[in-house]
Amino acid sequence: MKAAVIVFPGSNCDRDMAVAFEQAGFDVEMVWHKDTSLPTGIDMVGVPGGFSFGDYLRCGAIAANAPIVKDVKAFADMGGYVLGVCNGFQVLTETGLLPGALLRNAELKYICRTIGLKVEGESVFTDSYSKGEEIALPIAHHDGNYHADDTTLDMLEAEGRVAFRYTNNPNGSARDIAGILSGNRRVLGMMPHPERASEAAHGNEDGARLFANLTSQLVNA
Ligand SMILES: NC(=O)CC[C@H](N)C(=O)O
Repeated sequence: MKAAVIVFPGSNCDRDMAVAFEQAGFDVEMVWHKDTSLPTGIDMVGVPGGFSFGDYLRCGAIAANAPIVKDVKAFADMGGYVLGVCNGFQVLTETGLLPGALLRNAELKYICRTIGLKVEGESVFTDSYSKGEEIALPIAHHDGNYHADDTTLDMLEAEGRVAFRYTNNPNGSARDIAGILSGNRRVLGMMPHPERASEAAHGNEDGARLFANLTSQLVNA
């Protein structure tokens, strides 16, 4: 199994994401945003957290137009698996791979702490948790307030595409949404950071479970 992790100027969770993939059994290749094609034979693309292009314009908006993203979109359109965390989620909404947008947090403050989440949607990313299970993951963002119109929110809920919901909404996100899936359930965007809770030294291994069964599930997918 091979994963590519995209690196933008300002990414700061790229190494952490790579390590989490490696611990789950992936070979990882870091891919610079100016590259125009993904490495051959990859099974998964990771779009990491951070402050790509200094969060100028809107978080993720400039990164969404980086050369490599065209191929990430093509990969997803062909049914490829993509995981976007925090700034990666922002990039995925800016590309249109996921619906909605991440707005400034309701209290206009950067929030950095561990929060509670309820696991919902079924996917290779969430199947290692039981449905409705409560887990804890760190968040670290100023633009994590998920927004979409009511029709889109109703559709996400009706199709079981809400992957994670906050148990105690920290940022004003519509319907407590912390992460969503694409229509084919192969693209996940989430504001909380599973890679920052993926080994004993982190003091929390709830995120490791997202990565842990990915390799075996992708083989059987
Ligand atoms: N940790 C991150 O990825 C930060 C995301 C984004 N730049 C924000 O602050 O909202």
